[in-house]
Amino acid sequence: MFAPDLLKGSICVVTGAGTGLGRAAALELARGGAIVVGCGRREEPLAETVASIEDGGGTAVALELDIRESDAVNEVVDRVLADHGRIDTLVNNAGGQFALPAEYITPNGFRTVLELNVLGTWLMTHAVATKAMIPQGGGKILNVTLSPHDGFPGLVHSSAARAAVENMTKTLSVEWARFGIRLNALAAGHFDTDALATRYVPGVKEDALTRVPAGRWGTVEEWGWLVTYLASPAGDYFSGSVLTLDGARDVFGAGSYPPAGLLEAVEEAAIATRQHRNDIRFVTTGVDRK
Ligand SMILES: CCCCCCCCCCC/C=C/C(=O)SCCNC(=O)CCNC(=O)[C@H](O)C(C)(C)COP(=O)(O)OP(=O)(O)OC[C@H]1O[C@@H](n2cnc3c(N)ncnc32)[C@H](O)[C@@H]1OP(=O)(O)O
Ligand SMILES: NC(=O)C1=CN([C@@H]2O[C@H](COP(=O)(O)OP(=O)(O)OC[C@H]3O[C@@H](n4cnc5c(N)ncnc54)[C@H](OP(=O)(O)O)[C@@H]3O)[C@@H](O)[C@H]2O)C=CC1
Repeated sequence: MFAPDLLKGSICVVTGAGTGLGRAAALELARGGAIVVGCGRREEPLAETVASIEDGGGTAVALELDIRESDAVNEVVDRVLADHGRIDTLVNNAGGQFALPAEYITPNGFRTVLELNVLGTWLMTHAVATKAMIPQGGGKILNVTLSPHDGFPGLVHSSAARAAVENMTKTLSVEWARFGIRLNALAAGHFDTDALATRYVPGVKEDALTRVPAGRWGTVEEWGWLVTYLASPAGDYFSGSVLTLDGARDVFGAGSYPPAGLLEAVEEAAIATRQHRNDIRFVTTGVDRK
């Protein structure tokens, strides 16, 4: 899609680079000539992303990291600076949630989603800005958020978290403009990643597609192109923006709630077994964690 030397020599850190949208962004950035540092908790998917990039002639390294751990975040940023000397673009892609009617979400469940999406994004942003981008005189930070924006029934914790990240993005785009740091939020609609396929039950997933006026899932390649465009000189004047890539999902809005059959399925499972937590998890994510 882009010229092969578009990002030549640029150092790009991508969190959650082992899977889905983060992997696609890492691959496309590397195709553009960037040196990609892929982070995430699991070694195996990161190694696979690095291998794919190297097979295509690109350069990448994998660093294991839990973005919720402040000390680990600082160590990883120090390591990138020791090895590469600078960080040009940070893609805060790592994140996620579970779909659950709000009345079932426990305090710890809410806290978990806030910590991952808001605190994790903040720790990465702060460490990269203070250690790399402010001293080097600039850089770009791309924060992955969520569409629809004006309420996402079934995802109240994540909807709140991503709104916080978008506001953080806008606030810092003003505070840190004097350092040459440009921050934007990229709000993803519905992309057909493995996580969407495996962590959300088919009925919920298919219901989501009926709310996309474009009538299809986004492709991970389309996501990688947007990230790469913004990381490139063509994206230099973007800052403080929320770019929504969603086939008009945001315009369609939250729509009706609940999706057909969802509440019945959740409540039947909970009542029938009296093992609320695990059965609710199974019904809403398709993953039995027992
Ligand atoms: C109601 C349905 C409405 C419609 C919804 C439409 C959905 C379709 C469109 C979705 C658009 C967005 C897509 C994406 O973002 S794609 C996927 C990105 N990846 C993920 O989302 C990752 C999947 N989720 C996870 O990996 C984990 O759930 C998460 C990381 C978020 C938390 O895992 P963690 O291991 O950190 O959590 P713990 O096990 O330690 O638990 C902590 C507390 O959280 C509660 N919890 C965790 N998971 C669930 C669950 N599946 N269901 C219910 N509760 C859950 C857990 O119970 C703990 O709280 P308690 O201690 O109080 O029990
Ligand atoms: N797919 C979609 O339709 C949409 C996706 N999004 C968002 O886009 C982003 C990518 O989604 P997608 O690719 O679909 O989902 P994935 O679940 O595949 O991607 C999430 C990535 O984040 C990593 N991750 C999770 N927790 C942590 C952590 N604590 N520290 C470091 N890395 C972590 C995971 O790797 P590991 O487990 O190894 O740490 C994984 O590679 C997420 O923020 C997601 O919520 C938003 C809207 C829609």
